[in-house]
Amino acid sequence: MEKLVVALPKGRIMEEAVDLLRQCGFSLPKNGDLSRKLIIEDDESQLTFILAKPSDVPIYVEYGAADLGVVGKDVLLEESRDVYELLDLQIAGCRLSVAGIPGTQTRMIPRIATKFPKVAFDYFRRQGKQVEIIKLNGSIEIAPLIGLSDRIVDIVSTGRTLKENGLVEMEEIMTITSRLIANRMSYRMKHPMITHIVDTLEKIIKK
Ligand SMILES: Nc1ncnc2c1ncn2[C@@H]1O[C@H](COP(=O)(O)OP(=O)(O)OP(=O)(O)O)[C@@H](O)[C@H]1O
Ligand SMILES: O=P(O)(O)OC[C@H]1O[C@H](OP(=O)(O)OP(=O)(O)O)[C@H](O)[C@@H]1O
Repeated sequence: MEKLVVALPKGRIMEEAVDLLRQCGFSLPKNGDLSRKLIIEDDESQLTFILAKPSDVPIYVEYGAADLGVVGKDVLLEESRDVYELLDLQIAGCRLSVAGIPGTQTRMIPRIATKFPKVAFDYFRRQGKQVEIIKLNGSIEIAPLIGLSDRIVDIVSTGRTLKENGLVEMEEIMTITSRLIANRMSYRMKHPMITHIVDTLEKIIKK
């Protein structure tokens, strides 16, 4: 039987992704046992799971180090890697939004702090707005509070982080869910196995 490598993102998406894959019949340890081991073999199905940093998943898949991957649409758009997007897994739902301090004006050329510079830049360009993007790596909500930026573009889920920092959501850019992606070559060479996985996942998602 052919072997297949699947890259899973550590962190928020993992629990739901593992749950979905276990429903498909793959043998993955319970989430609590997944914290340290980075490579997991499922001998029965000939699948190898690698646990990667979320933003690295599309890189493993593009280079063919992994045949398949699970990744948030936000990361997929930001990384813009040459991979196939096969399926919306409908897990880890959230949205990408513009937020700021209510009632505040922006500079003539608004400063936008974000972990997603490409997606943010594209969004404002589509609206014909010139902005200055400041790339940060986390705790984005701090930026407007200390005057680093006028607005932020960030993930919102429960809205708690915004609320606790006195910020409000001003525009929703897009809703986000996790996607199944494939390496282009693997998709051709391992087509029967990949379509079988996609079909099985689709049935479970539709339930
Ligand atoms: N509340 C949320 N905040 C951030 N990401 C969320 C949220 N809810 C769902 N997601 C999804 O989970 C992914 C982020 O997962 P996680 O927060 O574990 O990684 P991260 O901290 O962004 O990654 P890294 O370790 O690379 O900094 C996002 O790409 C998004 O698709
Ligand atoms: O709407 P909420 O449910 O509050 O979730 C949104 C928050 O979660 C994420 O941050 P994360 O916890 O990943 O930390 P980070 O700021 O280091 O990215 C995101 O960047 C928001 O700050």
